[in-house]
Amino acid sequence: MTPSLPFKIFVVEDNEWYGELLMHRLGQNPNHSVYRFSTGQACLDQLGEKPDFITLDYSLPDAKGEQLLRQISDRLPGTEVLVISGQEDVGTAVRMLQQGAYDYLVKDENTLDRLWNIVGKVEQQVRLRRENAQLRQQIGARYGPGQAILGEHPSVQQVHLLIAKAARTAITVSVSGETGTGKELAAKAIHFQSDRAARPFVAVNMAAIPRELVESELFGHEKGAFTGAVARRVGRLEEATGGTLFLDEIADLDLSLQAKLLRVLQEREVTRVGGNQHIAFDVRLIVATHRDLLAEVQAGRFREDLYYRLLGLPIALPPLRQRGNDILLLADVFVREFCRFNNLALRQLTEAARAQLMTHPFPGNVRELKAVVELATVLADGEQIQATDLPLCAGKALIGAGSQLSLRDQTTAIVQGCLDELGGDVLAVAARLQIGKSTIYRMIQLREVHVS
Ligand SMILES: Nc1ncnc2c1ncn2[C@@H]1O[C@H](COP(=O)(O)OP(=O)(O)OP(=O)(O)O)[C@@H](O)[C@H]1O
Repeated sequence: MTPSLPFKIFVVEDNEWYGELLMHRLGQNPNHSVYRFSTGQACLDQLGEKPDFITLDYSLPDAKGEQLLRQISDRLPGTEVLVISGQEDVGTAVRMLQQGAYDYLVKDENTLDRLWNIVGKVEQQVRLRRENAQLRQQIGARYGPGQAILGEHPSVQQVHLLIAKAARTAITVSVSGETGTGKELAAKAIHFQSDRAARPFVAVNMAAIPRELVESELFGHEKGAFTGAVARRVGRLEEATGGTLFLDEIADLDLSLQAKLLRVLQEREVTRVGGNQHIAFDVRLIVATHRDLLAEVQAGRFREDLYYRLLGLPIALPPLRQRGNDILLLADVFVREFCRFNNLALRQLTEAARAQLMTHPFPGNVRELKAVVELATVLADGEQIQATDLPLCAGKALIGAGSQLSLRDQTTAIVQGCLDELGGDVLAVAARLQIGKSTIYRMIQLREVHVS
C-alpha cells in the first residue's frame, strides 16, 4: 500500500472496551486508518468512505450480522468483511461464509493474532488489486483511441475508425499489412478499447512455434499426452478466456491444424491434447498476416472455410511509404520518446534529414523508421540529427522482419545493405555508418558480409 493511500478499516463493535482493543491492535500498523462504529447504522452511514476492510460484530444492538453483511456487500461488493462473534456457532459461521464473509472468528485469546494475519492477507490482495487497476488504466491510456497507432494520414484515420468499430463488439478481426506496419499494435488497441480490456490479451506467433508444438500451445495438453508432457498445460485459447487471442502470422498455420482450429472455433469448445473433456471458451479472436491470405487460399495453402471464418472485420494497415507526412510525425515522436527515455537533451532532425526520410521506401515500415531514428539520435553530435546520421540504405530493410533478429544479425544486415548500395566501398560504408573500417574488414574476413 502506498503511504498516500492508507488501508482503511472499519471496526463495527458495540462493546467499547473490545472495540478499543481491536482498534489498538490494528492501529499498530502506521499504514492503517482505523475507524470504530458502535452500531450497524453508523457504519452504513459512512460506507461512502469506501473502507478496504470491515470487522463486524455479529450481534449489534440495531442489526444482526446477516442483514448488515448483505447491505455492505450490496453497496461495496469488493470490500472484505470479517465477522467476529461472541459465541462459537457452526451454523452461523457457515451461513455468514456462504453469504460472502471473508472469515468468521470467535472472540477468544487468539482473536487478535488471527485478526492481524487476516488483515495482512487482505491488505496484500487489495494492494495487488490497486496496482492492477492502476496498470490497466495506464495501458488503457496508451492504447486509447488514436494513442497507439499514431498518424494523421487519411488511411491511418480509417484504421482508427475501424479499430473503434471493432472494439464495440467481439467480432473476429483480421489485420493485414507488411511487416512492421503495426498489426500487433492494432490488435492491442482493439483489445484495450473493448470491454474485454480487464481480461487477458494473449498473443501467439504461429511462425515462431515449432510445428509439432502448435496444437498443444493453442489447445493445451494433459499430463503424459506425449513425451515431455510432464504436467498438464492450459492452452493459449483457455488462457485468453474472457479476453482476446491474437494469432499472428496465421498463414503459417499447418493445413492439418487449420482443420482443427476451424472445428474448435465452430464448436467454441476446446479439448486439450490427450484429454477428453470439452472446455467451453469465450475469446475474441484477432488474426494477422503479412501475406495475401486470399492468394494463399487460391494456392491451396490455406483452407477456404477457415479463411471465411477468420475474415470477420478486415483491417488493412498501409505501408509506411504510403502515409505521406506521417513519416515525419512518427520520426519526431520516436526521437522525443527516445531522448526522454534515455535522459538526453532533446534532439531535432534537420531539414536535410527529414527530406532523406521522406525519400526512403521503408520496407521494414514503422519498425524500421523507429530503429533508424533511434540509432541516428545516438550517432548525432550535438542537438541536430543530420542526414548523414541516418543509417539508411536505399531499398533495404535495415531492421528486418522481426524483433527476433539479434543485434548482431541486424548489424550484419545494415553493413551488407550499405556495402551493396555503395558498390563495396568499405571506406564510404564506414563513413556512412560511422563505424571503423577495420570493423567492416573484420566482418568480411569472417564472411559475415561480402563484397560482390
Ligand atoms: N502508427 C504507429 N505509431 C506508433 N508506433 C507504431 C506504429 N505502428 C507501428 N509502431 C511501432 O512499430 C513497431 C512494430 O509494430 P508491430 O509489432 O505492431 O508491427 P507488426 O505489423 O505486427 O509487425 P510484424 O509483421 O513483424 O509482426 C512497434 O514498436 C510498434 O510500437
